[in-house]
Amino acid sequence: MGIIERIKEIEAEMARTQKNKATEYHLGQLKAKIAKLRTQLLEPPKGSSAGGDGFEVTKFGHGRVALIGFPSVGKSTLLTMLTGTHSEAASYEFTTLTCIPGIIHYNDTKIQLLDLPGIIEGASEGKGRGRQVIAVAKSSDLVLMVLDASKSEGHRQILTRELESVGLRLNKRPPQIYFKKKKTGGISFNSTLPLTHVDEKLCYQILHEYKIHNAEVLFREDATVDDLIDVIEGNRKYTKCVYVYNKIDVIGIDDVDKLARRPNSVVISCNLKLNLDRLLSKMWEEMGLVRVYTKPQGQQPDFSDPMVLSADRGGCTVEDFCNHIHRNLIKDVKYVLVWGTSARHYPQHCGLGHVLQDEDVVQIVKKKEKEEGGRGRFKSHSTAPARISDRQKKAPLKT
Ligand SMILES: Nc1nc2c(ncn2[C@@H]2O[C@H](COP(=O)(O)OP(=O)(O)OP(=O)(O)O)[C@@H](O)[C@H]2O)c(=O)[nH]1
Ligand SMILES: [K+]
Ligand SMILES: [Mg+2]
Repeated sequence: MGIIERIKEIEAEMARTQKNKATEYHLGQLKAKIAKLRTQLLEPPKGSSAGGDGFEVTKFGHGRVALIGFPSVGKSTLLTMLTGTHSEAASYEFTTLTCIPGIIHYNDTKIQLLDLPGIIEGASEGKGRGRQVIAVAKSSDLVLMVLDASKSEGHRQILTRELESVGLRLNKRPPQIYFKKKKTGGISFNSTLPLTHVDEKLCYQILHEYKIHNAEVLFREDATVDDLIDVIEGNRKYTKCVYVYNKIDVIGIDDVDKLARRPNSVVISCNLKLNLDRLLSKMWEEMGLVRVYTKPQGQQPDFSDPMVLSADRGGCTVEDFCNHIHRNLIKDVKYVLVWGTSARHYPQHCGLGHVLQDEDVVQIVKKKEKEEGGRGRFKSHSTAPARISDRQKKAPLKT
């Protein structure tokens, strides 16, 4: 029997099983069995080289955004509108057959946008090009789930389920469960609060299913069996997702209004070029990119050329910033001067652990190097920098 059939069989058994206190251990075990099979399903078949079908696109820019959706919802039309790269669009389904990259230039950063073939129910089990598409979604910093505003709301749930079943978690944070395998000592099970979904016995049973007999488990929230399985599997990808309802030109204003009020949703019309700027700003917000401008001593920063950091990709501390400039820089850094929203006063003397925020300005002060003019005797500059946030404008950059 193939893996997919075995998953189907276990799912059927779960559906037959009544949910109550007596069956909860058994159901938990079945969930773990399915999770294990799904993980097997993700491993590439032996002897096959990965890809080779036009899906591997080199990462480019400061972040990657994937367009995921059913066929003919307008993914390619949207890519063409936002990036200027032409991607064939037509009224028939499966017009797009590979991954097509474009670049969005936004706030002096470059964001890679990927157009992808439409996916359908069963994609995670290999229907259509589902598995390749989902692999691209997993490699992205943000998923734009494109939906046809005139079609059934069920599509959103079907797609979410497909992505979930291959370990992609949309708009969720990792469960607060500490889990560490050990060599000896048995299983230690603890929690920092009363648990209502999982008890010691259930936890043991799940671990047993994974043949784990020595481990430390600490629940820091009232997590579920599914959360525990996610933590044990350890291969889950937590990604932000914006729901993009396209084609609002074909529905009534009341329906548009309802969709627009949903969480993490943006309503657009590619045909009428409606709300695309809102989509871009939402995308920017969700990506959480942090632009940092380097200020050489005695000069104004170049506000058109930021260093782009991100909490998801490498972090936003002063140390991350220095490492971005040069691997060996860090050992020469004495401290940095920071202007911008992360600073309490201008300039603030900060250490390597200081967390930078978008549009901060940083000057590196190296060891054995004196600040220009010395501390407390900053030269003032009368020329205001070209682009700077309002708060920064109030305090012209000195030093
Ligand atoms: N009414 C309306 N039609 C649109 C809009 N955006 C795209 N379309 C149409 O929807 C159809 C499908 O558009 P595509 O961009 O090919 O859709 P897709 O999601 O890339 O489709 P596949 O590649 O086949 O998965 C085309 O006929 C587009 O002209 C819109 O905002 N309003
Ligand atoms: K199409
Ligand atoms: Mg397309």
